[in-house]
Amino acid sequence: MRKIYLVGFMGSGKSALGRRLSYLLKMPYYDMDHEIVRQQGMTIPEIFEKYGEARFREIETAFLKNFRDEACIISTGGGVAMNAENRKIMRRSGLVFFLDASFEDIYKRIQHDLNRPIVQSSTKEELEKLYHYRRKFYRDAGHIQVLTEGRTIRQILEYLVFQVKRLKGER
Ligand SMILES: Nc1ncnc2c1ncn2[C@@H]1O[C@H](COP(=O)(O)OP(=O)(O)O)[C@@H](O)[C@H]1O
Ligand SMILES: O=C(O)C1=C[C@@H](OP(=O)(O)O)[C@@H](O)[C@H](O)C1
Ligand SMILES: [Mg+2]
Repeated sequence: MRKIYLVGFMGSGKSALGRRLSYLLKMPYYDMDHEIVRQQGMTIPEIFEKYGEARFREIETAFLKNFRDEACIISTGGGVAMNAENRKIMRRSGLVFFLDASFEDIYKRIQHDLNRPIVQSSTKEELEKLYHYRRKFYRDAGHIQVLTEGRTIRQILEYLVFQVKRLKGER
């Protein structure tokens, strides 16, 4: 089967849902950020600090391009869907879910996170602007838009599993 990609803004639940979905669907799971951290031997803030954001974006694209041909679940980082080449790779090689969350929910989840350099270097207003700017790219990237507002992780998971099974013709 094809890959399953989760895209969306920071804090939309890509990592939390991807890991659980992998367990439910019995498919291998990869979190792009974790894979890049492992590969580079540095944390995300260290990569941003040492090489800059532009280099991090190149590393993300290289990851998508070179990733093995395996049916698996991939949680992307929040900036991955901004790049046209990345969107093309994802849409061609799998099923892409856009996890759509409200800015208020997102901000509550990410505001104190030290591991997200873009949160560290931005004001709330800047993050909100970025959120609105990026939304259309997530929509372009996704085959299916998932409304997560007011839903628990468990409810969203049920919906993701339902959609995957429906598309595989199991329902
Ligand atoms: N629908 C939800 N309801 C409650 N908490 C959520 C929901 N989605 C995500 N979270 C929580 O928000 C935090 C950020 O989620 P995470 O999966 O790291 O986001 P992402 O990988 O998209 O940046 C985590 O603590 C996660 O458990
Ligand atoms: O939105 C972004 O530009 C980023 C999102 C992060 O991943 P999460 O979306 O999992 O937080 C991580 O890739 C990096 O800090 C940059
Ligand atoms: Mg994540």
